[in-house]
Amino acid sequence: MSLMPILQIHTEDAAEYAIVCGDPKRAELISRKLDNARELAFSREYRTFAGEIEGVRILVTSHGVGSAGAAVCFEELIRAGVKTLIRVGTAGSYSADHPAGSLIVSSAAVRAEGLTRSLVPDGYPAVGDSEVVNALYAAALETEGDGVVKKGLTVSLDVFFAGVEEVPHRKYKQAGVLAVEMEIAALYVVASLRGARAGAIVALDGYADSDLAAEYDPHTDVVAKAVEREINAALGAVVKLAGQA
Ligand SMILES: O=P(O)(O)O[C@H]1O[C@H](CO)[C@@H](O)[C@H]1O
Ligand SMILES: O=c1cc[nH]c(=O)[nH]1
Repeated sequence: MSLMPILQIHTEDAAEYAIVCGDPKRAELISRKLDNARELAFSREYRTFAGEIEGVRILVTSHGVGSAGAAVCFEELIRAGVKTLIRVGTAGSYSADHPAGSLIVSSAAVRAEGLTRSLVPDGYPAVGDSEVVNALYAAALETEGDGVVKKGLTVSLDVFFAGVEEVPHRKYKQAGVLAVEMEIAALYVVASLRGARAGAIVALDGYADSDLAAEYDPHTDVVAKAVEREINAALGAVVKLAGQA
């Protein structure tokens, strides 16, 4: 048995499947849907629960905001024995066709953050595992809710509130990217490097632009409902994937 130094979880408590999310409160929300849920650790921003969904053992861990800290979480989960990781996040929309409350399953992420440049060369893709992405998309379509469900490209940035440099939202929007968040590229690269598989689904919380400070409110009823829906989709995907194994 060994202890992961940052997450503070033991390998003997690991499971093949993990759901990851930024917010420790969301991790707790997800854990309430599990059977036999128990908290394993709350270390820094990383809160981990273990439980079961339809008999499949699963971990739920929060990874905080930003790629560098999130990558620590993904690495330690994989070292502990996790083989499949699903991120359940929030993101800003780049399209009027996908308003707040919609769900986007990320097939691949643009690596517009800094962390993965320290891990792999330029040109290395941040791509989701096709089985995980397809299971997530199918499970999301089976959930009930008002928003649109789409599958496509997302972009991961390090910047949230703009400084003096322009945040490149416009060019990613023009290039057909559906949504912007901060950690999927790190998840997909770390999973690929370490031989794990990963997928991600995000609930849109509004339109992204260069000055998020003016508009950003992820605490609306519409977003809460979409988060509830994506949690159900992620749990449904875990059950589907475990059934295929
Ligand atoms: O809702 P989460 O999972 O944290 O995801 C998004 O929200 C945070 C920004 O508020 C960033 O972590 C971004 O990726
Ligand atoms: O990174 C993020 C997360 C949520 N909403 C955004 O606009 N950006």
